[in-house]
Amino acid sequence: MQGKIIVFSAPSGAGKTTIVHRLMERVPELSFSISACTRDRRGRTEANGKDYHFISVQDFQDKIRHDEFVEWEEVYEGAFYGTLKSEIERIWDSGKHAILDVDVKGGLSIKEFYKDRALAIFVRPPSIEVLEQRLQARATDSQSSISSRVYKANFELAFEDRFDVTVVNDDLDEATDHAERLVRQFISAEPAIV
Ligand SMILES: Nc1nc2c(ncn2[C@@H]2O[C@H](COP(=O)(O)OP(=O)(O)O)[C@@H](O)[C@H]2O)c(=O)[nH]1
Ligand SMILES: Nc1ncnc2c1ncn2[C@@H]1O[C@H](COP(=O)(O)OP(=O)(O)O)[C@@H](O)[C@H]1O
Repeated sequence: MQGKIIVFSAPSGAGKTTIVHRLMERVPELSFSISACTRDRRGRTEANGKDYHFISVQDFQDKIRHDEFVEWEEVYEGAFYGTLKSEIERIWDSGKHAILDVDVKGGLSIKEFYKDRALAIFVRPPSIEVLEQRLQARATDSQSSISSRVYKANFELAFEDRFDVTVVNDDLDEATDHAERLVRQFISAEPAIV
């Protein structure tokens, strides 16, 4: 089997992590690509090696130097995130397709790198106001972090039309059903020529 990549990108708070987690439960052919990142682990809700490989800035820079990333970004000031080539290989070697949750620039880089082997899905919130409410309700970020995420979202929404397809995340069940249909269609299509 030739492995594929499905990448979900969206402004922070749009709901991509929630949708990706739900898809993982519904589509057993998928395996989550665990990114490397340098931000602090959210103690109670995140596990090292499950949500992210939490590493130091020094380790991250070493990996950049050794060309270990498909792409990487300083997503927030001082917080680096990157997709490891070794993760994608590990997933394909296990006979699965990789599913990724990355920021908007990263999603476009991955599409450019893997071309037709990748499906790039943009998750759009119903509005900026709803996005902010979701970040407030999630209660994982400081007020200033929420403000910078909302500010950044205004720019990120402009990149939607560069993605293969959009899923609007208003009603979560409908958005998950839509995403599932897209993913199943993509992974059952003829292998991509790369
Ligand atoms: N470019 C890139 N972005 C990533 C990667 N992994 C995660 N991200 C993005 O980094 C952003 C910050 O993630 P996180 O700290 O978990 O916060 P959240 O968006 O509020 O859930 C999110 O938009 C993620 O999609 C990666 O490997 N590369
Ligand atoms: N359709 C939805 N309706 C209401 N709340 C949602 C919906 N989708 C996600 N959420 C909630 O919004 C918050 C942000 O979602 P999350 O998946 O963490 O976003 P992202 O990964 O894009 O930053 C979470 O608390 C999540 O439970």
